Amino acid sequence: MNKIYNPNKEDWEALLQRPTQTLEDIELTVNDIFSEVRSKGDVAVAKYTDLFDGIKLDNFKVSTEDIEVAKAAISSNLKDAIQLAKSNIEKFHKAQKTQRVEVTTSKGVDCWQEKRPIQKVGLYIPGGNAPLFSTILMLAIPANIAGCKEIVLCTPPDKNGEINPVILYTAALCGVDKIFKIGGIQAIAALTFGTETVPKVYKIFGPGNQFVTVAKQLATKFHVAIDMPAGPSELLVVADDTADAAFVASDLLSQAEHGADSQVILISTSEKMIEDVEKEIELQLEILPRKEMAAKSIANSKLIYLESKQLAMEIINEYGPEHFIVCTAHNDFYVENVANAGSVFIGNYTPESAGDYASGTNHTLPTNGFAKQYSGVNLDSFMKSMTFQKISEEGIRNIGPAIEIMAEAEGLQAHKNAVTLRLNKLKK
Ligand SMILES: NC(=O)c1ccc[n+]([C@@H]2O[C@H](COP(=O)([O-])OP(=O)(O)OC[C@H]3O[C@@H](n4cnc5c(N)ncnc54)[C@H](O)[C@@H]3O)[C@@H](O)[C@H]2O)c1
Ligand SMILES: N[C@H](CO)Cc1c[nH]c[nH+]1
Ligand SMILES: [Zn+2]
Repeated sequence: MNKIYNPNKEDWEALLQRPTQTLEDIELTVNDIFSEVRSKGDVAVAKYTDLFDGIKLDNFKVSTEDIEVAKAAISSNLKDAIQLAKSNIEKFHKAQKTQRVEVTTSKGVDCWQEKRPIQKVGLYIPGGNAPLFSTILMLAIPANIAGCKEIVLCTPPDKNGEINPVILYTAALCGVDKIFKIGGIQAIAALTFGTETVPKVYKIFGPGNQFVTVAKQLATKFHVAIDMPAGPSELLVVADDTADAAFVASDLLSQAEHGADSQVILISTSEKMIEDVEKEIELQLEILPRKEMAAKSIANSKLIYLESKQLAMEIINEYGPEHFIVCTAHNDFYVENVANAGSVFIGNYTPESAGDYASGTNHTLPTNGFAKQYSGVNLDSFMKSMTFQKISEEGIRNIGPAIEIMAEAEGLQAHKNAVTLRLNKLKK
């Protein structure tokens, strides 16, 4: 592993580079697939499904029978676990509902703001190297609470053209029945433009690998919104001597096993903790079934020693991790001063996996430093704020003259007239 001691600030940017490809690297591929899906629809989707997923499909829609078969294949243990997670995610996201905001700004001028659901949403559920059915809970639950009318789900097929039964079971449990066996760039293209079988949506949600993430970013050029760039998983842990090295190593490995392009970082003010965590990673990695993938990610990852908590905080905010675990004697300091992170996990008994599955928070989070400007998925992601206003005769008398003066000053006579005509009528 890369161990770095007291790096100079001018080296931080290079040190904090993510190991993923970016928009510039993948843009041309995405543009080609987008224009083909836009002009040829399902035929192009089938071509790229064959190319990238290795399966020829002439029907992408999952049937009701497939869903029924899947339901019967899930153990009751797993169903119970999913139910517990569902209940916590529902509780946390329902609590995010807000009241209408209503203000009389001037006498006779009533303004209010209300939230309305986005009517058509597309959910991308990753399935390349693991069937992330937990992501369905993270997206479909808030979509339902928000009241979205049309919910469409895309997820990649396996080499036999099948979808993992747990994905189908969880989708059905969350009331999603428009499920398409399409993954990667071609799925994002289908949701953006619509095809003969896949409906076009207004907003696309969900995490994915670097191809999916760049495709989502480029989809915004075509009148579709996205939740945020939610690419290869990341974790940054800050730990001092009060942390448990085995716990820290297990957390770092939990995100490293997502893929070779995931990145995990340990920041510590204790040289001993860095040594101990390194040893623990070696031990725990050895027995992981996804050892090869995790090892590649670990090779890109870093153990960084900094001499003060202030410097540690500065580098953490510079990095803007997707997930941030705090296990130190000064947890309050880090929690109060963190400016850039997707989701924060506090204390020795708060593993990141809890947020991935069952604590109730959302696991669809900004990666690649986008935590500096984006929030993770939440109830508001599925809604728009709309404003309303109702002005009485008294109200227009109160604010009309100011509007006339401002419109005149902008040289917009028609704007002024819209008020003047009304004021004149009230004078009669
Ligand atoms: N940020 C988050 O909130 C979050 C949450 C969950 C998962 N993740 C991340 O999601 C990712 C899931 O990745 P995955 O690969 O397992 O599944 P995926 O569904 O995101 O991607 C699989 C698809 O990628 C496409 N693809 C593969 N190689 C390609 C190539 N060379 N060119 C073009 N397209 C190609 C294929 O069409 C395939 O269907 C992981 O990186 C994981 O860390 C992130
Ligand atoms: N850690 C991922 C978010 O970056 C989410 C996930 C789903 N399943 C397991 N983990
Ligand atoms: Zn995870």
